[in-house]
Amino acid sequence: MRRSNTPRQPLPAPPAESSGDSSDRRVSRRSRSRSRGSEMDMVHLRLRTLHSRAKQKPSVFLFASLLTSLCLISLYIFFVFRSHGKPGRTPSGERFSIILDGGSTGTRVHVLRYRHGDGGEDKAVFDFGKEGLESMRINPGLSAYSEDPEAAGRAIGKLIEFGRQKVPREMWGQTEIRLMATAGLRMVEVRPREMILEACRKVLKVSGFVFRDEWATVITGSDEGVYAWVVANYALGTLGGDPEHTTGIIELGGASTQVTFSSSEPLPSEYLRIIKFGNVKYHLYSHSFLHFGQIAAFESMRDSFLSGEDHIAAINPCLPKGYSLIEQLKLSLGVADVKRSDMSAFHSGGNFSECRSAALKLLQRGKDMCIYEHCKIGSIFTPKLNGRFLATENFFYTSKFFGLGHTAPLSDIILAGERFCGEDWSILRKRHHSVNEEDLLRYCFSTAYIVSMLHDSLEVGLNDQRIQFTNRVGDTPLDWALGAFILQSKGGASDADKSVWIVNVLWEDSFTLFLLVGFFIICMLVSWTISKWKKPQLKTIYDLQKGGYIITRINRR
Ligand SMILES: Nc1nc2c(ncn2[C@@H]2O[C@H](COP(=O)(O)OP(=O)(O)OP(=O)(O)O)[C@@H](O)[C@H]2O)c(=O)[nH]1
Ligand SMILES: [Ca+2]
Repeated sequence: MRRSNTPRQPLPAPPAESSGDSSDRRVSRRSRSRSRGSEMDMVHLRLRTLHSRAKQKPSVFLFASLLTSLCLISLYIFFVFRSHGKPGRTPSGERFSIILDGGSTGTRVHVLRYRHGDGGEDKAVFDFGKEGLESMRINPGLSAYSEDPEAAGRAIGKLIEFGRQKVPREMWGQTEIRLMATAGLRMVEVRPREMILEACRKVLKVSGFVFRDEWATVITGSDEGVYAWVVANYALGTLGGDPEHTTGIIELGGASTQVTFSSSEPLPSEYLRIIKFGNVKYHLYSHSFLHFGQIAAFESMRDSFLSGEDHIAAINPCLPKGYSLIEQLKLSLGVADVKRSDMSAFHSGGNFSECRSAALKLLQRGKDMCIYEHCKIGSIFTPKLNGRFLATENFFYTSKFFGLGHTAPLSDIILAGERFCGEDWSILRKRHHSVNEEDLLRYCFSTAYIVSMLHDSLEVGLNDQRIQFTNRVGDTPLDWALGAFILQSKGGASDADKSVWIVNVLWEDSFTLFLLVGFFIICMLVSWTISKWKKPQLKTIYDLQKGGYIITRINRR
């Protein structure tokens, strides 16, 4: 039992005194009670001060647990960011960027490695050769997931994993990742298209790279053409130079065809793209002919023959002689079994010039709705193709299959097509047994389609050698995604992007973070309870005889 003049608990009122004689006692009692009253006030005042001081001294437990938990959380955040890499650069100053190209036949990931020019100038230096670019492709394209959009997110997960293997972990925080889809998704209904993009955004958000929702989009065909033009002229060294010396690009994709070149003709605004590179402005004609990619055109022509809508007898001249139409009907009409009698109406003609006229018919569809001085393809304005062109994708694959030189004139393609279309399908399959059968089946059509597009529609001369069939310039693949990257990297990752990255990283490691915060709260609660429990319950008694307080601890039951 401790005696002290400094009581801790609020005072129990001292027991009332026994009464003495009345009057004097009353006077003295009043004076006494007045003095006692002030004495009691003093005591209360002291006690309040003491208590308030007592409150100010949190329990040691509380303080210790607060400190421990804060240290734990900051250590965690430090290691998380360290493992994801602080925004910065590798020792050699190289940086990375990732672009996913969502095409109609497949999705590719391009991991680009680059560095900023020496001497601090802001121009990025790209090396699109083996060192600077690594790519991977998955099939089918995103448009194949219209029925199951979530599967699209899972599909690109493989591409993201490829990116994680190629980018050093400490650089993830500085590496932007974008998904740019093209004609395949352009042809999908808005709702499934948005669901596919949303499924991809969910996966990209937690990739560990810098990502913003608006970086997963369907780009316009015109952008696709401009980007291809940029990478072509970057690789040729003409980007930033005289517009007259630049080279046009014409890409025959799966679902769409792009035409982009610098034109001195006055251009309707809907076809005009002005881009500035360095201090040079380029007035480009750029258009993407949707549904006029090679596969889309081949399928629409085949279906029109099968439905007999365009031709008296459905003789498809674009299919090699003897090609089994039973397979074709099953393929295109989903017809389970074809009766022998139906066969008489369909046979494959294998005739290059008829196929060329059928292809021209396809390219001229909608011409009657042309609102411009002249429309070369459908109702689309296209100025005269001036200067040199690079013809990529299916232009290149077709010329390569027939062993034609890069600058082979269109007359050579006519000769190759006439021979191939007239061959019997069984001989062709034997001769080209290692070639993918779907590709093999389309070569008759593609020779005729290329000639009807470039010569019959876009007026390129049959012996003109301005057109180069290629998919690369030197080490640089002519992939529009690289052109998109060149234009974007002039901007570089902004600080805002880094904060987006921090959120992403925490979000990705959020489970651990929640565990830690939970741990912190539990610590606080436990220490608060302990401190309450440990605090001695004291009882203070005022000893009237001795004029002092006696403080005693109450033992817990
Ligand atoms: N013959 C042949 N064709 C190929 C080969 N590789 C790709 N292709 C075709 O070339 C075209 C590729 O162009 P891309 O632009 O990559 O096609 P995509 O991006 O999937 O389709 P788009 O959305 O229209 O651009 C597709 O039609 C493919 O079918 C090949 O090795 N041989
Ligand atoms: Ca493409």
